Amino acid sequence: MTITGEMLIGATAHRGSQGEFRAVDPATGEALDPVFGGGGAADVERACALAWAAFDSFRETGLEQRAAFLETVAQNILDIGDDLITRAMAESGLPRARLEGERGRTVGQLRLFAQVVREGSWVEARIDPALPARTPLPRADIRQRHIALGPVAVFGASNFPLAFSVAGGDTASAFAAGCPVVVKGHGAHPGTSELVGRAIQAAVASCGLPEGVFSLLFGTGNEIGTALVADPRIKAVGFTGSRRGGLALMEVAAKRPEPIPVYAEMSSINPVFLMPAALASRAEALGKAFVASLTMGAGQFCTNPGILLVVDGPDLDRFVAAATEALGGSAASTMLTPGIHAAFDSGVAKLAGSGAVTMLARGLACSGPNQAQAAFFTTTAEAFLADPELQEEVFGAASLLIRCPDVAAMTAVAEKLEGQLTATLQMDAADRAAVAGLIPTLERKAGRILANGWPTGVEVCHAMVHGGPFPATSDPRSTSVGTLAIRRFLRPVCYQDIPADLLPESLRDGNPLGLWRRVDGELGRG
Ligand SMILES: NC(=O)C1=CN([C@@H]2O[C@H](COP(=O)(O)OP(=O)(O)OC[C@H]3O[C@@H](n4cnc5c(N)ncnc54)[C@H](O)[C@@H]3O)[C@@H](O)[C@H]2O)C=CC1
Ligand SMILES: O=C(O)CCC(=O)C(=O)O
Repeated sequence: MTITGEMLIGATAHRGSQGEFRAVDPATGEALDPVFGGGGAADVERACALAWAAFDSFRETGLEQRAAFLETVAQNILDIGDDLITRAMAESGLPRARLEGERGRTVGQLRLFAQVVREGSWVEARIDPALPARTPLPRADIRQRHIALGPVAVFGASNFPLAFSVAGGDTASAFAAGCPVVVKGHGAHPGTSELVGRAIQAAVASCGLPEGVFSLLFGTGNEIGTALVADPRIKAVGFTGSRRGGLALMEVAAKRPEPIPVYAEMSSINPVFLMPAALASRAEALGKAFVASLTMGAGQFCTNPGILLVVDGPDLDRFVAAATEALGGSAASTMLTPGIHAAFDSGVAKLAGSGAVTMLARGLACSGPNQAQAAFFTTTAEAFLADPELQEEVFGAASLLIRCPDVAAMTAVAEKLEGQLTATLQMDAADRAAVAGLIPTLERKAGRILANGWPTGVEVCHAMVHGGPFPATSDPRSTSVGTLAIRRFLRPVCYQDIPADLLPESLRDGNPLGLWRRVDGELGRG
């Protein structure tokens, strides 16, 4: 499939006229062909008008048709073949195996949402039949279902060119809910975005859906994203990226005449608690496993283990010795963009320059452009509590070990942490009582609590929560990974005494769709 450098607006391809840009291969620093045209206000207007025109029809597509659409998108992505992988490798510096895995995750995610759509319980149909004889007042016939929120703006993430981008989790869950999607593609991987965008565009056509169900825009600055979020026809936003970018878009959304929800996944340092018994029994193994999690993908995961909390003592020294040895031998790796690389270097320099922090180890020296050397630092609980800047995310393979005098100090540090995507416990049986004391704090702080694993690598499943209190996300009530993500793009509507033939099928007597419904409080398929 040829990459043309055009945006995809409804069924058309359109070259933007507001500036030009090219993707850069971060491994070589070279600009890649073709030249992309940046979009402007007129392109946002056209994409949003088409999305709005498609909305009422798309949200009422039958469950089978919508599921088949998601499956067609998945198949079309696979059908692009190796061109997708080689282009994503060139635009991101990520290795083949990682991108092949990410493609599998993207396709699997679309297929999982197809199953969710077909199964139908997301409609959450409820029926409270009329009680005309009730005294002192009769009850009306009251029915509820969930409907799609409206067209959704999705911002592709730089660090997952497939799974969190044009056809990533935000798009899949919005489509599943029945929302048209307008994607603002990430400037780091426009070719990958165009290829995937064309796969979606073809699926819209072959499934007989209105063209406005999907558009893909590019832009050279912040204007296009701002205009998209400000457009009155957009009713929700999905975003993965920087805290600054997420906050800026939240502000745009909040200042609209009609404010809308922004589901932004932004910044997390993912504390790992190395509990005393676990440390005593396996300090060396933990040191090696920690470095593997930290350096995976050049550390470019929002789930990266950015801080470790540990009780000081000889077992900690064993852990540090193993971790510094592993990290000292870790190869420098190419980061996604020159900007992300520069941000990593300046974050590491800031930690190294802090009087309260000691450098423990650096990875092997860099041998090419945009490469990052992993970095491992230490400080004390007291110093960490005194300096809120030590909590700032350094996006990449950098981590700060916090030496605590006892478990109570670990809890005190946990209490001071900002909201997190994850909190990890390395624990043995003898740590259970201490962990039981920590868990209430961790439940308040994080979206996912895990034991004896590492936070990187998020399973796409029904029970996953990839979310958490601010600044991990802008809305702790939801998740951006897993099937619960569909809820972000739905809202309840209640029908009171609406004539039977005007009710949506999901709420009709006799349950023609065979859905799970709550009738007079009882869940069933009746
Ligand atoms: N926590 C996480 O999951 C991630 C964090 N990051 C952080 O973000 C930094 C920059 O990386 P990017 O991925 O480029 O994130 P970014 O937040 O700068 O950009 C993400 C998307 O939002 C748009 N955008 C950003 N600010 C905007 C604004 N004020 N108005 C309108 N649109 C705006 C960009 O054009 C892009 O499409 C990294 O160095 C890292 O610190 C990046 C990726 C994931
Ligand atoms: O590790 C994952 O699978 C998800 C991580 C993520 O959401 C991110 O890095 O932005």
